[in-house]
Amino acid sequence: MELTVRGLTKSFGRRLVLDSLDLDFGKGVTGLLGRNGAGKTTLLRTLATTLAPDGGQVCALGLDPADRAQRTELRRRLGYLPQNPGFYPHFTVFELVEYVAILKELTDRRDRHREVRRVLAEVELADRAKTKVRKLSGGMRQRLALAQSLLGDPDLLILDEPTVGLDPEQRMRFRALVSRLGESRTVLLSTHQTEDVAALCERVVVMKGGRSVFEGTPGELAGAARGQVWLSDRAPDAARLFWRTADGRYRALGDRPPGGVPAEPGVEDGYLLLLDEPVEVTA
Ligand SMILES: Nc1ncnc2c1ncn2[C@@H]1O[C@H](COP(=O)(O)OP(=O)(O)OP(=O)(O)O)[C@@H](O)[C@H]1O
Repeated sequence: MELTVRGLTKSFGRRLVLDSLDLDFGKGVTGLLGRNGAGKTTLLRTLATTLAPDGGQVCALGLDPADRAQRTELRRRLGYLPQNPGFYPHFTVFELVEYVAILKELTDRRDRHREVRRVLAEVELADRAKTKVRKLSGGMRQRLALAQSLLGDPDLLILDEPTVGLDPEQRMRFRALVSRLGESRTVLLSTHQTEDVAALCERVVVMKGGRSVFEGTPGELAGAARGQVWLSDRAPDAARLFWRTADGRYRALGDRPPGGVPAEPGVEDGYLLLLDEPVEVTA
């Protein structure tokens, strides 16, 4: 395993945010799902070595981040896209990525510039190299954040909500890039987009209250909802969750509503059922 987590615990004040978490991640792309506050960012920050846990062990790329020398080595080999990257607004796109490259110890100027140009090209920002960060759109900033995480071709990529703010075309390009990266690396990304998980991730982990409540493939998460997804012409009342779809029928999760016919489950269905939140949405 490229990354193992055992008994990972973290509290903020009296709030237990990671509750003795055990996880294993191999090569490929793993998606992390969970509602707001489930602990996803806290887990990713811990794995990116920007936050020290209160207890438990992490082993990433064979390295123990609790050991100072191994932590430094791990930092050289990981790329991290934080949830709210703090950008210097007066830097240009090139300057900002170069700044991170300097922090990542890319000391040879020519090699560094080549690497900055490479990662900007990866996220299609090469033509914006001279633009000030403050003039970028939200989606461009997100791509800039992604670019800096790719510096040095890291073996472990940790991406916190990387698709926020991307338009559909950019999201597709992002998926293509990340799935290519995942062929030979470990990529861990958190998201609220179940479509991204279905389209991109080989594995999915669902977190709830600082614990993992599901680990498997997106197909297995969808499959867990089989027999609990229904289409019906009338608004159901017995089902735990339902919404009106574009064709006027109701899609219901949970017990079979009157007149309900079974529907093919998706990742989102499996996820919602796992969280087991009673909601009623009209779309
Ligand atoms: N530095 C901090 N100080 C105090 N509380 C914190 C801190 N960081 C996170 N928390 C709390 O820990 C809990 C988990 O937060 P975390 O950001 O890990 O969740 P998340 O699953 O990433 O949520 P979201 O989907 O909203 O990003 C939340 O209740 C949050 O308020």
